[in-house]
Amino acid sequence: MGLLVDGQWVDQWYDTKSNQGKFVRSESAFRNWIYPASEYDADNAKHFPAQAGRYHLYVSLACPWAHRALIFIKLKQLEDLISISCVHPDMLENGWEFKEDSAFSDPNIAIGDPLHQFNYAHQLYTKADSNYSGRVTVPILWDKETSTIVSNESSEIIRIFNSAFNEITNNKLDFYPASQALEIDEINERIYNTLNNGVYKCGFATTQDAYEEALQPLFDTLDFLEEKLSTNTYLLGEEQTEADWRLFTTLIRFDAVYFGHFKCNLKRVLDYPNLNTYLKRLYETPNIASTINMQHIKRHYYFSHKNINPTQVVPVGPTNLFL
Ligand SMILES: N[C@@H](CCC(=O)N[C@@H](CS)C(=O)NCC(=O)O)C(=O)O
Repeated sequence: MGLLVDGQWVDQWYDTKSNQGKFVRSESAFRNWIYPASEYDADNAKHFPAQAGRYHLYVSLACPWAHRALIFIKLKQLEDLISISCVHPDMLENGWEFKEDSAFSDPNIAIGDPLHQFNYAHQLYTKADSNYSGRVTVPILWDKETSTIVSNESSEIIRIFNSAFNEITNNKLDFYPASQALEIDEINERIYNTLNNGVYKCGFATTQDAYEEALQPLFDTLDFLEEKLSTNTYLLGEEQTEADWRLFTTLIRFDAVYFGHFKCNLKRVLDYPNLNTYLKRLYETPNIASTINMQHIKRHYYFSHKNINPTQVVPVGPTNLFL
């Protein structure tokens, strides 16, 4: 685990000391956007055009943020337009690596960097910006034509996928409709702070206070969602929105990883009947199950975070993700 400083890889863990033991997530650095032909402005350096075959998505099958992007590839039928590969689940002193390993092969997505045959994800960042300073995170949306990173921010990558390629695919499903945008933003904000990032605040806290400060809001939000789902099929009503998929990637990892490894253990998702049914409903959405690789998920967290789990032993259970 490390980061780049002026283009050089430095092996160091998150700095929680300067934040009273709290984990503070840093901002993503590459924030460009892909536009359909009708909106694309070639003179704007932050604009990239929607084109079939031009982009590559690097994911980790373990990572909840990358998982969002992969789910949107499926929902928006982008598989034939955007190529995809994944990193190895182990993220150790060199950060994310592309080493192929038959023990972790996934039936749908190959481990590796088919574009440059790089060994490490940090090489993509320095190819895009030779002086880059910051964390080397996935997902990475890569432009093959200009050899750069379009975006490394999952919340924006899924918004790009939601609409930018509609003219090419003719898939008009809209998971962020204008009429619900405010509501979606509002619920996303709570879920991001207390759940998506909340599990990391608990797990990476290095003081008792920092951990406990993150734990209660996390379970308050799960209780709030359980109540909401007593009447709603999806978070905002009868239709799936972006907010559901942002929640899904955290819920599907919860009992297997966050409950034990990150000490979010007041309750399991399995103990919430409505959340449990909702999780199953999302899981059963066509093409979604193929995006979940529990072997990568468990191995990544339990094996990579040696300061949390020094033995690197990966638990066998749980056997049920939902009832
Ligand atoms: N804000 C980013 C966060 C991505 C992120 O933190 N990904 C994790 C994997 S779960 C990562 O690559 N961490 C490596 C690091 O922090 O050095 C996003 O949503 O895309």
